[in-house]
Amino acid sequence: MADQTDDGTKTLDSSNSGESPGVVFPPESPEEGIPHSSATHFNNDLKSVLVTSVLNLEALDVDLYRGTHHWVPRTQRLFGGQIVGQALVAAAKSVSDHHYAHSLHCYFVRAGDPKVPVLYQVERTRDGRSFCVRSVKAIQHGQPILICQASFHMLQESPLQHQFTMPVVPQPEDLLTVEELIHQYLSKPDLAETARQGLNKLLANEVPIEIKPVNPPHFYRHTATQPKQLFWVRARGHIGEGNMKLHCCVAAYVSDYAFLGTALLPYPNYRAKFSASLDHAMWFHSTFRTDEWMLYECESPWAGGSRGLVQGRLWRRDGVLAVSCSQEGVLRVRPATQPSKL
Ligand SMILES: CC(C)(COP(=O)(O)OP(=O)(O)OC[C@H]1O[C@@H](n2cnc3c(N)ncnc32)[C@H](O)[C@@H]1OP(=O)(O)O)[C@@H](O)C(=O)NCCC(=O)NCCSC(=O)CC(=O)O
Repeated sequence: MADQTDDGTKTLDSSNSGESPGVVFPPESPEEGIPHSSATHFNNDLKSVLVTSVLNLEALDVDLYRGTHHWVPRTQRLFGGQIVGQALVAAAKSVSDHHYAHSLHCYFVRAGDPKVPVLYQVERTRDGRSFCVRSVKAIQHGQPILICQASFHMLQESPLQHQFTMPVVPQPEDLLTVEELIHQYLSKPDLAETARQGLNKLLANEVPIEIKPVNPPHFYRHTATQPKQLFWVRARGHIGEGNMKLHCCVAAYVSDYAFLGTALLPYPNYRAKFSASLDHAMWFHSTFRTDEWMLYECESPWAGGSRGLVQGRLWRRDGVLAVSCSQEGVLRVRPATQPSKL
């Protein structure tokens, strides 16, 4: 039988499936470790819903915007990447076309309520000759749910230039999407009915991101791995080149997806009963297109005290380091053998 854990992860009694019992079901929200992609009916020729809807804020007044939701995780708490992406859209509207986001630092201070829109209030903290700093408060029910500082810079050439080297991995054309991996599982004749139902629910999930894991996820995870994961990722649908501000906002959305789950990979014997990102920081290094495949390299150098730290690098497929990310999240767990209180 399927059993939903405290934070939305599913455990399965797979005694009829030929798999190990008590295993973890693939995550259905960004809170858990294995990334997955969404419904197969998305048409990649269409404009990305991230552009037409999620990041398309309504202007209410000077420096005041309203954002709505497209996809809400099963936790019924707003997706952190959506709030960061929308906050960056709001901040970017108040700077000139010559200023590009180079970094942002955010705290998620309250859970976002999916039943109401989010207001974004921008404060023009400083306008300098080359840098502009903005402070954005995301508000629901009169209270901040996110505070974000974003900084913008004019392009400035420099002889100082270096970067790490991109990991050597299979190209996205040689890998399967998460939906394709799920379909492979669904074709197994000995798959338990509950597992089949759970996998079908995952296929119906409309996350506007497409993912190809480099090391395909264990849909029945029962081995500890290093706290590292690599996956190719891109926005679903067309965005087009030219609007670097927009691609930074889409990268903010994408970068929070499955990120914190990296810290759970060494602990298959524990289930997250509460996990959420606490803060999120990003540094934008070069131009990139989020509607083209980018390699997301995620690792967790530390976990302790019911928190975990994750660091990530988004690479252009030509090897250029495009974005660096860092996040700490709260990770409250229980032994996998202990039943959920829900
Ligand atoms: C992290 C916070 C809950 C703050 O934690 P606090 O512990 O201070 O909050 P709180 O006191 O209201 O308690 C919240 C719940 O935790 C329980 N709780 C509190 N302290 C505890 C402790 N020491 N041990 C065990 N449980 C504890 C409370 O009983 C309550 O459960 P109960 O409610 O059962 O009574 C809050 O800052 C927050 O919600 N921030 C927003 C996080 C977020 O939404 N991030 C973006 C989404 S995550 C995402 O998108 C990406 C990702 O996660 O990967």
